[in-house]
Amino acid sequence: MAVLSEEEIRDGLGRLTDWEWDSEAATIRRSVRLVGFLEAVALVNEVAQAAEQAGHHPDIDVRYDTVLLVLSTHDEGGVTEKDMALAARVDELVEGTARLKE
Ligand SMILES: C[C@H](O)[C@H](O)[C@H]1CNC2=NC(N)=NC(=O)C2=N1
Repeated sequence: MAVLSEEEIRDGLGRLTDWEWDSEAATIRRSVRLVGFLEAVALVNEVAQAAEQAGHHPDIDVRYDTVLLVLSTHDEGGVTEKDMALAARVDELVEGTARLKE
């Protein structure tokens, strides 16, 4: 799967929620704050299920109530449609949680 151009990435981010492009790292990232640590871990579990289904896996960093998700396609060295698709799925999962920190 081909690496997306800067324009394609910006376009794709416009259809996602709160994802940022890190051009230096060639990744996209979203940080989500929940009401506490267990809620953060629960979200990680939901993302893990979706990732296994997709056969595509984000880098995940949990710091107390905050989950940082970073996506790239390692095999391609950049952002591809696989990352955009998993990011959209993550957005659905985040949307569905009542445990977000407002
Ligand atoms: C064989 C298997 O599909 C690959 O190793 C997958 C697994 N999950 C992956 N996840 C991510 N984020 N990037 C990859 O390149 C990748 N490769």
